Amino acid sequence: MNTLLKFCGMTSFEDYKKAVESGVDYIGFIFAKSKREVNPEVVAIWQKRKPKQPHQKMVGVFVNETNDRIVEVINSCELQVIQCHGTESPDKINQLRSIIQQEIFKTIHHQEKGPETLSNYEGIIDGFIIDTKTESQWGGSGITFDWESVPSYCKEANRQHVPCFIAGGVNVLNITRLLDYKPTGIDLSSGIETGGQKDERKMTKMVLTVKKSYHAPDQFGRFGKFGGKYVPETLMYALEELENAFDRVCKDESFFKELHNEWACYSGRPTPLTKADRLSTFLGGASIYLKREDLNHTGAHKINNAIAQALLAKRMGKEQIIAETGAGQHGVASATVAARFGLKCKVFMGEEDMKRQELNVFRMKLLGAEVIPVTSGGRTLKDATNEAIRHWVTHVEDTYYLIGSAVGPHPYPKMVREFQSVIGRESKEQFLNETGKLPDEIIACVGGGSNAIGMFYPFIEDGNVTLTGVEAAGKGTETQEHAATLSKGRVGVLHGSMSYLLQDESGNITEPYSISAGLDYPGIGPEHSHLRDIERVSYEPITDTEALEALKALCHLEGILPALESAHAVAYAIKRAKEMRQEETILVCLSGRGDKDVHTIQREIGEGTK
Ligand SMILES: O=C(O)c1ccccc1N[C@@H]1O[C@H](COP(=O)(O)O)[C@@H](O)[C@H]1O
Repeated sequence: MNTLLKFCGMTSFEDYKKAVESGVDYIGFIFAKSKREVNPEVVAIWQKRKPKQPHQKMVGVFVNETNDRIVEVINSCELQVIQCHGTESPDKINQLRSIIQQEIFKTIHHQEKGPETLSNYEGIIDGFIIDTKTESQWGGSGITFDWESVPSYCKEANRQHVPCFIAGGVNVLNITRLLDYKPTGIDLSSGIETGGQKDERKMTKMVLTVKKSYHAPDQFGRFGKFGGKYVPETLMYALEELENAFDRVCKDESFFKELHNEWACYSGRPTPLTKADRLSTFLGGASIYLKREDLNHTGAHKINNAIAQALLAKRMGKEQIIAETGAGQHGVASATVAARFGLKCKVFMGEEDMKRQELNVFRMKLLGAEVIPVTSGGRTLKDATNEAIRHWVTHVEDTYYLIGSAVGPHPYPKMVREFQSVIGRESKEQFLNETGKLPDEIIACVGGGSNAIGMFYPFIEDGNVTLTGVEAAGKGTETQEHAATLSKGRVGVLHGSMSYLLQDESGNITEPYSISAGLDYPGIGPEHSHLRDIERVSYEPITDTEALEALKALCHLEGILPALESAHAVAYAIKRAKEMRQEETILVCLSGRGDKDVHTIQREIGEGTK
């Protein structure tokens, strides 16, 4: 069922713009006595500045207004629907109908005989709004009525073949309860406000909950207020060129044919779904399933995106790729695809990380890449990324910057999400085939967030599936040594986009810490910040110690050595499984294998392998 949604009571251009961008079906303006009353000439200016989307309808709300005034307002601004929100009689509606072309909605204020009142308007209106009437307000009161009567109202409206919008006190907390009564439409005003202003987060959450549709980023690469393009002028052209090339390949079947062939024949996709039987039995709660990205060529999900972007670089005629790397995994994936597709490859890597990941440095060189040591700042991933961007600015003509996570300026977060979503799409199909239903909860670790967004994205509109991202709490979020960006960060700009970041009081980026080099990043992909703010995904911290315990459990009980990154997701799944019932299920994205981490693990736990 496509439930119609109306946002009412826009009082500023910003409110109106947010409503248009949310994609809501109806946008209402109050032309009656109210704190939300607006001037039609002002509304006309907003509508000129920001035209509505084609499917959207503009609604003018009136209370016992004269027909002359309604016509005057219709002549001043664009309205497709007139909402009569007072005690307008069927005769009055008939008169209005004879002089205007617009659709007419009639508000019925809920009362005991309410559903019967609807029949008085049969054949003369185009929709009903059912609202709460208080002594002092005709509408916009924020007060609900007894929703037990919603089915009777909707039944009568359905019989008349017109929609029935339920209004009065609907908000983000009670919306799911209202949806249980299956209304044909929902209308709200105060429930999408915070401090008297329309709240973008509440609007987005409402659209996602009601319409089950998620649209982000917008044309500017914004996920709500996050994302965007904060780059020097010299890179704007390169990003536009990239965006155009990406849009072109998205419509090009031959690109996806080639990509799927590489994923299958070179990387080993589809990766399996493994039921962790012994671990689940040991925990005694929900059944845990693992999506085995660790079985990809080069040992992690990173290769999904690296193959896709390298193919894109080739189509753009670029001869060289550059990449940044922290733990070395993305560096190895980039060097691998460069070798596979005959591209030159430079990998920027902090000197500190080069020491910690000596073996990966050797691997990259063996694959023919040049590894460039970065000596600025803390000499880790953040500094390597800065250096890669600096290099790109002066070599945009022949160089493709292959970003390894769902971070950076638009279109990278969107593009990486698209290429990593193969994880979630495959998982959905495999899980349905194996269990006949979707998982109750999906868990993935987040550093920059590419494996997590790839896993979550195909499930975002499946409201019954709980999505949980796990960030690195290092030595504890109460210490300074962690990488828990969403638990502890503040909004800022880093590496070309706006997101939550770890910063000190003066806004300087602070050095993150995690036992796992792949989660050791002070920012996070902008889409995760947005999904956290609209409360579609929750993010939980897991410490080094908890991750190591989980890693040992998976080794002992399933014979799988996960990457330290993925062990964070496993640790949270272990916590959750114990709290859940045996018939419930958890899907974990096992993003990579732990061979690269053996030295670190040995150093941390010594011989204490039990
Ligand atoms: O919102 C108002 O101020 C208003 C004033 C006069 C008539 C109708 C008004 N709003 C309508 O009230 C409901 C939404 O109410 P709520 O804030 O969500 O409880 C909706 O129909 C608006 O059109």
